Amino acid sequence: MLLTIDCGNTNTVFSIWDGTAFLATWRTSTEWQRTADQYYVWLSTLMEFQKLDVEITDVIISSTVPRVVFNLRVLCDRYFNCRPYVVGKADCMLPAPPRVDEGTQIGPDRLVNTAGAYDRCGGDLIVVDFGTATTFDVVDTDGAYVGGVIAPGVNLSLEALHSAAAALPHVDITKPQAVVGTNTVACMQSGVFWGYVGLVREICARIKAERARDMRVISTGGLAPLFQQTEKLFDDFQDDLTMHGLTVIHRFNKENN
Ligand SMILES: Nc1ncnc2c1ncn2[C@@H]1O[C@H](COP(=O)(O)OP(=O)(O)O)[C@@H](O)[C@H]1O
Ligand SMILES: CC(C)(COP(=O)(O)O)[C@@H](O)C(=O)NCCC(=O)O
Ligand SMILES: [K+]
Repeated sequence: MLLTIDCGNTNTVFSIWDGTAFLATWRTSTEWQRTADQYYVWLSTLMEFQKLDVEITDVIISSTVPRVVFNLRVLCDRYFNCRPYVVGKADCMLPAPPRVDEGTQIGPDRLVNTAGAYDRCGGDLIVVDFGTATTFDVVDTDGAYVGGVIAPGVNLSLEALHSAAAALPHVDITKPQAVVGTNTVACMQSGVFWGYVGLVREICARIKAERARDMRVISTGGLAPLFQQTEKLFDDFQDDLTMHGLTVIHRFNKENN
């Protein structure tokens, strides 16, 4: 049984893949201090709770936070008796090598999204991932990652307003009733919501124009459906895209080793 781990700057997601389907998905906050023992107590409790009596034999990790990888490796060694594949490391091959400036450290989540989206949809894609940052990953015709865009995340933008301006409260994102807000919260939500709709539309249009071709836009991340409510920004929403990409990269390494 394969354990896939996607560690973002805010949350870390664990899924169990039986070769055809995900049996379970659990989420915890990302904290580099969390030890292997803590991960295991948490994981085994949830597995027991869901009556999942499975043996984990393989692990693949994508982490945008380099520091957490150490304890995840200890988890694999101590409790699952295996050596994990870590996306971005030399011993973890990618189905299609990225084409970017030499020396660039591409976020592993973006490489994983690329592999997952190409596997499901073929080439010429834009993957929009609403995480701590909002990333746009450009997938070429042959499935290679060829660059993209990094924008401040939705919650990060709201938090930035709150932390920099004394009179601006903490606000959760939601679709505002109108563009013109008649109170502080509505004004902030409008700025971020409609600003984001514009940002996504403009960036996708410019990517397509720059590459002189039509491209399918695939979104992932919990906030994507919120932005799809008003207009069709994305051709498809795939909540499990990153996890799917991890299974694709894992299979590729197993088959080519
Ligand atoms: N369905 C959702 N509704 C509201 N906020 C969400 C939802 N899903 C994720 N978020 C928020 O979006 C931000 C990014 O979360 P996440 O996608 O887990 O980021 P990362 O992958 O960078 O760790 C966080 O602030 C998280 O709380
Ligand atoms: C852009 C990111 C911070 C997004 O991370 P996330 O929001 O998923 O936590 C991450 O992909 C990253 O650290 N990238 C490194 C730089 C790059 O991808 O070019
Ligand atoms: K992410």
